[in-house]
Amino acid sequence: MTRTPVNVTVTGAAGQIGYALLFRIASGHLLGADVPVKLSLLEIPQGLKAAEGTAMELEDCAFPLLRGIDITDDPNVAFDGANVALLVGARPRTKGMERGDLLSANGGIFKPQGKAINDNAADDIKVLVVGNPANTNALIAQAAAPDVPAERFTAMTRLDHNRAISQLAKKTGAAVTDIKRLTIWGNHSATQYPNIFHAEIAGKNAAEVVNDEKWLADTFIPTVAKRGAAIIEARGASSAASAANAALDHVYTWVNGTAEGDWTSMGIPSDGSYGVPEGLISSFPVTTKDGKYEIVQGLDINDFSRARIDASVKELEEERAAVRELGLI
Ligand SMILES: NC(=O)c1ccc[n+]([C@@H]2O[C@H](COP(=O)([O-])OP(=O)(O)OC[C@H]3O[C@@H](n4cnc5c(N)ncnc54)[C@H](O)[C@@H]3O)[C@@H](O)[C@H]2O)c1
Ligand SMILES: O=C(O)C[C@H](O)C(=O)O
Repeated sequence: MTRTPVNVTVTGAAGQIGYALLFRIASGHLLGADVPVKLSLLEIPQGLKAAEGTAMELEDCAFPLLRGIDITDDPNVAFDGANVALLVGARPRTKGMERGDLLSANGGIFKPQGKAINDNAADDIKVLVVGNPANTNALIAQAAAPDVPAERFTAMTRLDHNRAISQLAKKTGAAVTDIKRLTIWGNHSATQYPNIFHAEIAGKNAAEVVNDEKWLADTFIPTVAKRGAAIIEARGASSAASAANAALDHVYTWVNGTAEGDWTSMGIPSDGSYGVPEGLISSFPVTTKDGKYEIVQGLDINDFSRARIDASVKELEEERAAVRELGLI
């Protein structure tokens, strides 16, 4: 049977994450090894030539699943018929830029893109925002798309989730595949809270296996939360291949489901669960099935976790207040 290709739109296609992402989308790592894709690349005018170069390379791979590539600087064209949208292109923080300036500059990108998704995307559109500040950029795009169900707008904390799994595996000598039910709570920022109290290592409670609250508070949490900055310091550029890998993981899991007995972390509009104010795009533990996700309910949140979740959620509330003030939502 010949499947209809899935339309995948990638913004910031000529950037470093774009370059690490597109070839793997075209080889089946976003949706599955039997799912054909059509790519639509959105760039700003200055990025179009480089995007054309990447498209030439994609063609030169002769990927069996790749059924076409369009390149444009017009969001209405880029999101026309989109089933999956990866919003990667964003305005980076530059020297001397205040948080308000950064939010305002990104509002100029994510508000029109949200509207273009609202007006042009397919009914089943799923959106992942990677560009920082990812949670609040997702909120801006979602607010500009009133006809799209809010839960289709998500922000990426899967990179933090993967980082936390690797750090925990290193500490305990476990295989990464033995680690389940880890959660990133809150914002994709230094306030995020990677929680191992519900996690399992080969079926045993991870916090009990580690049995070292000092390591948890002083090493594990800051290492995961500040890993992005450490990579910028070491590489002279922000994470790209690992970010692209996490974007693929996020969408693949959303579409194809979490494994029995496990969950993942996604930045999603809060329904008020765990005291996170409704509408904030915050990271939660979620299970996924048949292209839908659900927040894992009923977890016992101890005082150590509560304080850290609240701190990250407070930052998200402040970001929401700032973009409201700027008229972006
Ligand atoms: N959520 C996460 O875990 C995570 C991880 C790593 C990086 N990031 C973020 O992802 C973003 C992209 O990172 P990168 O390294 O690829 O950056 P980059 O600067 O290499 O590329 C960004 C690209 O976006 C393009 N762009 C800018 N405005 C655009 C617009 N309005 N429409 C379409 N394209 C536009 C630029 O021309 C550029 O080609 C950054 O905001 C970065 O901070 C997020
Ligand atoms: O781009 C950044 O500021 C860092 C990035 O979000 C990351 O977590 O690697």
